[in-house]
Amino acid sequence: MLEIKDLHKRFGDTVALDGVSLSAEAGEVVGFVGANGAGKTTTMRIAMGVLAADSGQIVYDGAPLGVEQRRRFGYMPSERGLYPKMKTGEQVAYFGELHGMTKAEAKRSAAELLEQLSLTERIGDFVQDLSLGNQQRVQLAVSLVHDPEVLILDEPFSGLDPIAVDVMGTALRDRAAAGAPVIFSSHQLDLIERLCDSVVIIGNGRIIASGPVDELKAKEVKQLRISVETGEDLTARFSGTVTRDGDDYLIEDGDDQEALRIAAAAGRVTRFAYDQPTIAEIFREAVTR
Ligand SMILES: Nc1ncnc2c1ncn2[C@@H]1O[C@H](COP(=O)(O)OP(=O)(O)OP(=O)(O)O)[C@@H](O)[C@H]1O
Repeated sequence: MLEIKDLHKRFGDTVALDGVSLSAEAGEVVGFVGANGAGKTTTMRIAMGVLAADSGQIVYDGAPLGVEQRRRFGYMPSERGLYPKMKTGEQVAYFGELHGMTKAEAKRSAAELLEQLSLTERIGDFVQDLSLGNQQRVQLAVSLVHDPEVLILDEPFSGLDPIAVDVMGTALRDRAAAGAPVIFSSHQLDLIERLCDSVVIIGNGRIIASGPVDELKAKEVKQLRISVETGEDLTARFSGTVTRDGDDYLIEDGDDQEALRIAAAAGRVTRFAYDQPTIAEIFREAVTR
């Protein structure tokens, strides 16, 4: 388990992080979201030891994270770091060797990953000749080549086409299924919803909401939706705040069982469910609170 504990960081007068804590368990995919400048990159840089915190701790499996363990992490920095004049396959293998793999191991792992990322045909091409999206796939391969124990990725999905998004998403879920904690930041909230077990929302250097996606959604549920086929208008008969939308009645703060009885007595009930908010709605509400 990776735990980021109570990070504080200032840049001159700017308070970038003001007590940021979050964690990812083995096999858990955590989505890290927040507006521009909220503190995501700073948090991830500190977790990777690229930047020092003013205070706070990074704890891995119960002990302060050391340099050797960090070498076994996979990191995709926001400033992508590839060598443009190196060939794709050599590039990925080179990073494997930097992480302590033998030449042969690194070459094999690079070839496997590039195949998984549909880049086998580009293995002998220079990185600078690849499209930006393909360069990003290479960047992911670089962060995965040494079979990392933990993955920390700064906006890995930005600029990818929908196919590449699927490839990247599968690669991340596979790593988590193999037991790695995975943390990634993104502004694409639909992706967070689809891929993540948990979400952490940061605003102005503070965590403003966090938890398993299902729990966050369940906590924010307010509105009951009843669809009923009837000739009558039932609006005035339900308790709570009631909005009618055709056959649908949206009820807040009412008595759901009483509403169900009234609806069933009036006609055929075709739907009776609490509307769950999307992660995008939860995010918007959290940042404007
Ligand atoms: N090297 C730096 N020097 C000065 N200020 C910095 C530096 N790095 C970050 N900041 C400031 O710290 C705050 C947090 O920035 P950070 O890059 O962590 O945000 P972010 O959530 O990653 O944003 P984005 O979504 O735009 O990438 C911002 O106010 C930013 O301007």
